[in-house]
Amino acid sequence: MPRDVKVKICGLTKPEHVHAAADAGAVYGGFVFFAKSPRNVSVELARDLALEAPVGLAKVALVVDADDATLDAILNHVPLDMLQLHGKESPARVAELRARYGLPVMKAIGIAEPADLAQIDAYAGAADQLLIDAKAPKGAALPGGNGLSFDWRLVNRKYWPLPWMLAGGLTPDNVGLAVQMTGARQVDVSSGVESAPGVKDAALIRAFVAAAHA
Ligand SMILES: O=C(O)c1ccccc1N[C@@H]1O[C@H](COP(=O)(O)O)[C@@H](O)[C@H]1O
Repeated sequence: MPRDVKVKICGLTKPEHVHAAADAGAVYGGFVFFAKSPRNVSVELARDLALEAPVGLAKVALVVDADDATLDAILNHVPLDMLQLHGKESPARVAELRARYGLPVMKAIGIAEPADLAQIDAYAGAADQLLIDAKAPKGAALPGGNGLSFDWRLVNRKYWPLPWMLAGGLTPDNVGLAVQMTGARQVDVSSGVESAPGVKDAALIRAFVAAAHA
């Protein structure tokens, strides 16, 4: 089975789902540090989950406009492999955090219309990769993790000077088409592998990874 599409399972909160993701063949596992999220984890829980992660599952911390003290508390206690910045972090802030923590940084970019793509170039040289996600609706409590997709034709075969990952409303049923339409080599999912908000489902995780690899 071809495995060239890399999968990230985000919003892990239980050891069994960390293992389900790794066993299924996901290469990234995400921990959400954002109080308003149903997937929010404490530093202590994230540390336990990260220590559970087998070699081969890169551990990603998702933060939203986090301040230095919050980031220090996370990064001093949790063994991590990547930072996902899912707020309004500027290119300068992205570059600053990348230099300070010495970890690869993935910057989320919300997309709803063609004009949203214009901001991407400013992050070349600041971020290591991009997360191309659906823009959250006005007034949404969460800037991501809403199970909403965007018009994939907007990113059809786009060339950007840094690697990118597709996110937003992906499910086991639509990830194959999403990959086909966008040419994404990496995909990220949260809501689409849950039985209820914040409740991951091991069977859905397996189905998602299998569909992405197919
Ligand atoms: O998952 C969350 O709770 C979350 C909270 C705040 C910012 C981002 C969040 N999740 C990220 O959003 C995208 C898409 O999620 P979904 O599959 O549409 O539910 C994904 O990258 C998550 O990492």
